[in-house]
Amino acid sequence: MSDGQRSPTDDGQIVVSGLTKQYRNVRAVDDLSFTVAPGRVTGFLGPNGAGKTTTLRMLLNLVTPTAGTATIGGHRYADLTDPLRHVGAVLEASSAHKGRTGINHLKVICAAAGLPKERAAEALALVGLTPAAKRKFKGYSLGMKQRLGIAAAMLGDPRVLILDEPANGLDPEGIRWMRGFLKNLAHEGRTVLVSSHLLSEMQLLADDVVIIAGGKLIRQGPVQEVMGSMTKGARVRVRTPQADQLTAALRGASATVDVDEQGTLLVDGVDAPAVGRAALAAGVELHELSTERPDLEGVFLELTAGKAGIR
Ligand SMILES: Nc1ncnc2c1ncn2[C@@H]1O[C@H](COP(=O)(O)OP(=O)(O)OP(=O)(O)O)[C@@H](O)[C@H]1O
Repeated sequence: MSDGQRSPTDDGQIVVSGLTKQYRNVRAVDDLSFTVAPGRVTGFLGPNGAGKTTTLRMLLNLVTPTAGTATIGGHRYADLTDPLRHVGAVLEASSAHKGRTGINHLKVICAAAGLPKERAAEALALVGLTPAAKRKFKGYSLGMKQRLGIAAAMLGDPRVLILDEPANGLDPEGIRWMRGFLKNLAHEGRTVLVSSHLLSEMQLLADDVVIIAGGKLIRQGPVQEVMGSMTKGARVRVRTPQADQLTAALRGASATVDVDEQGTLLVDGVDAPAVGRAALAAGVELHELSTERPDLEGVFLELTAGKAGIR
């Protein structure tokens, strides 16, 4: 699709502002604000019941907010004249008429949305399902159903993709494929918002993260920045046969030194080059000197601890 068909203000940015959803006695989403930039994969993270699905459903006009707004390229989803050409969404494993072939399933969607039926074969090719085009949906594996769901989302060549837990139930090969596919969409300049509780996966996939718990924003920013902003930042691992000497030297340089069961020193408060210099100055032999960074899992648990409640 040519960009000429899109409004010039449609940069594909998602803006969530003061978004709130109150169910009878559950505040599923609570005054949530964040932005999602085009050209990047944004991981939308939170423990079970954090409010991720409710937020995505509000973005897509499937749930009415109690308060606040959510816009995509400056427009509410409900105001988009041709939504499938702007936003592709995969909310759960694709469901389709069991006896219908993959290609026919997509053709039906094209017909309903006023898209050219040639898009069906193109979208199937995009997700690598061409060989299974004429197989019936009931014979599709979970991975193939996920791909078909993505193909359906891609029919309108949308600038914005919103996916709720797309890696759920996929095998490692399927997850690797999904990662490459979504990264590629972002490289093309599209906005890709992916919810997940698979933190390790987000570390490999996402450029930015939005972390929520108990319906509230906990943190947002580039993955590296969010990780780097943690109080428990990087620490230095050191192995040396002269542990006591090095510990004394480092404590003199106001570092904090712990020792693990293997006798490895774990140093906080100074970086690896500083540890190396302190060792050299003290004439201490080093067998290992490395920097240990907290992974997203640790960061996430620390950030959301106690905030999730029982939902
Ligand atoms: N239709 C509804 N009526 C009442 N409560 C709801 C409804 N939908 C969601 N909730 C509640 O809102 C909260 C947020 O749910 P939501 O599904 O958005 O979280 P989530 O982060 O997507 O969780 P998960 O990872 O488990 O899917 C939960 O406490 C849930 O029980």
